[in-house]
Amino acid sequence: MQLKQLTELLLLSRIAGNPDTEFTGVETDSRKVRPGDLFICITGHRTDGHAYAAQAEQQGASAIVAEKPLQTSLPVLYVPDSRFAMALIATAFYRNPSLEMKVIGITGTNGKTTTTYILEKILRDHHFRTGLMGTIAMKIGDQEYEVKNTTQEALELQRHFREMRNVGTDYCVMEVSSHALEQGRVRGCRFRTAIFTNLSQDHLDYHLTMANYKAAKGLLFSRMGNTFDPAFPQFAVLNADDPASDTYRRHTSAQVITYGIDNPADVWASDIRITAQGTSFRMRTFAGELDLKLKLIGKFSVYNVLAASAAALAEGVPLSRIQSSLEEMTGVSGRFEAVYEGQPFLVIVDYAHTPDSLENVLATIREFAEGKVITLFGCGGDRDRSKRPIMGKIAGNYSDYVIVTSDNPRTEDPEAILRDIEPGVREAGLEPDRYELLADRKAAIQKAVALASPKDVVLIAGKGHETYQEIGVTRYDFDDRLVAKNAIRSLGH
Ligand SMILES: CC(=O)N[C@H]1[C@@H](OP(=O)(O)OP(=O)(O)OC[C@H]2O[C@@H](n3ccc(=O)[nH]c3=O)[C@H](O)[C@@H]2O)O[C@H](CO)[C@@H](O)[C@@H]1O[C@H](C)C(=O)N[C@@H](C)C(=O)N[C@H](CCC(=O)O)C(=O)O
Ligand SMILES: Nc1ncnc2c1ncn2[C@@H]1O[C@H](COP(=O)(O)OP(=O)(O)OP(=O)(O)O)[C@@H](O)[C@H]1O
Ligand SMILES: N[C@H](CCC[C@H](N)C(=O)O)C(=O)O
Ligand SMILES: [Mg+2]
Repeated sequence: MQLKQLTELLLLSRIAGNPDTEFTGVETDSRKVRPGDLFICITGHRTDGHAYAAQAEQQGASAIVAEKPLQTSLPVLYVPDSRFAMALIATAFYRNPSLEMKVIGITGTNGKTTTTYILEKILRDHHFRTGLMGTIAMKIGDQEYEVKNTTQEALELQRHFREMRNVGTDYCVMEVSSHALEQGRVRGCRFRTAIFTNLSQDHLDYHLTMANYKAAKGLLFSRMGNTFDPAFPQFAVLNADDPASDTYRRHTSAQVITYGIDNPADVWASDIRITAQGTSFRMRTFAGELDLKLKLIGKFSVYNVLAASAAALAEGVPLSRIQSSLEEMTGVSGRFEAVYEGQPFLVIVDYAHTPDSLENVLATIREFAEGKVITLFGCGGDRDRSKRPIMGKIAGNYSDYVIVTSDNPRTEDPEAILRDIEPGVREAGLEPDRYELLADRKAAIQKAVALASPKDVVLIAGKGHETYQEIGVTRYDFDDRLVAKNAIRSLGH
């Protein structure tokens, strides 16, 4: 591609240098620049990409995109907004791959990853070729890749969409985080369907207010369906039990399909029964009704199943196929995952790291727990601090014993995070004989299983599938499931 082709795309851009300059790749990280690349300088939250233009030049970049004046001998395309330009350039460079498939985006505070996996399974079982992007991993064809972010930057996103198309992907099911929407990571991406799971408190460190956070999620819906293409209907799948859906419904031109439990909806669940083994319920849909027996556990799982089913029905997947896929589904890594080493009590590892998810998981456990409920959790450092005492109170309200421990403390003092959580536990009425603060997560897990008696339930919350713990700026190997297994074994069960 030539630099001058970009000026045709970006009205207010201006070239300093040779407009015929060719580039053969696009990169935003100077460390990854290869000869011939176009390096785009992004003004970031931690550092400024403009400071790395010289490194990009040394590594053989052929041209640069910048939003601030630069001293360089390379040709520069000056643009008003580098991030915006990056999304547009990436989309053009990879030849608009989202137009060649059906991308289904899932947003909401909790349940995105789980809903993504459920929907991907339904579509794959129906013989569509699927790709997936989200917190745990990215899947392209049969290959699975590690990811840094839940939703990738526009440049990586477009590159990976193209790779998906290269292996014939029909559907990409992806999580769309509020950070991604706010930063425009999905600009240039055409969605077939947007799914909303729910809205509750999280990420106030970034969005500052719930109104901003709600508005960020709303961008997924407001950017959809504004032109009607009969060959490409677009759908917004909204949670009828979450008040934010009213706003999103008004902001989208896509066809709305609702799902819910407490309010009437197009895809609706009733007669829900929850046990430690699974959940059964009746699902009524615009395409018929069925009775489901799931291995997934909890009312929150029913919501995820309804959302995925609504999106699958919109794609014409028959109900009978949806039923078999759902009933086979065993669960998602680190989401309500049981750890069993022959012990006479239950140990559950779950990714609940928000007040709402912790409450849902604990309410579910309370539905079937026959013995005590022992909860171990913490809160991530360098993240929303205001959720800490709230989560402490929830843990206190639902548990017989609480161990407050470290999650990923990152650059914060681990003990200080624990002290932020403690007032919530106290507010729930727990005295020091019913809770403790123990920053070392491994010791805390050992303590939690040692305290358990037959029929008790131990919940290890917050880190789910994560295989590391981030302390300071270092990531140490750490997997709640392995640590719990070893702890149970050492008890001699
Ligand atoms: C606050 C935030 O969202 N930061 C994201 C953002 O980073 P940034 O733009 O601020 O980048 P920066 O580190 O300041 O660097 C600026 C520029 O300099 C470049 N650079 C930097 C160093 C260098 O040596 N050379 C160089 O060229 C960088 O490549 C970048 O282009 O853009 C990066 C690329 O997309 C992201 O990886 C990064 O996510 C960080 C790691 C992060 O922790 N993000 C979290 C908060 C997040 O986004 N979470 C959501 C999920 C939340 C949820 O679902 O619960 C997510 O989608 O992952
Ligand atoms: N529909 C739901 N409503 C409320 N809580 C849920 C729901 N689904 C899952 N959860 C809880 O939230 C936790 C995280 O679920 P999941 O990973 O699917 O969410 P996510 O939205 O992808 O999270 P993240 O923002 O970290 O990517 C689960 O371990 C469970 O405790
Ligand atoms: N996507 C979420 C994950 C949080 C997981 C939790 N274990 C933590 O580290 O806070 C975030 O980046 O805020
Ligand atoms: Mg996720």
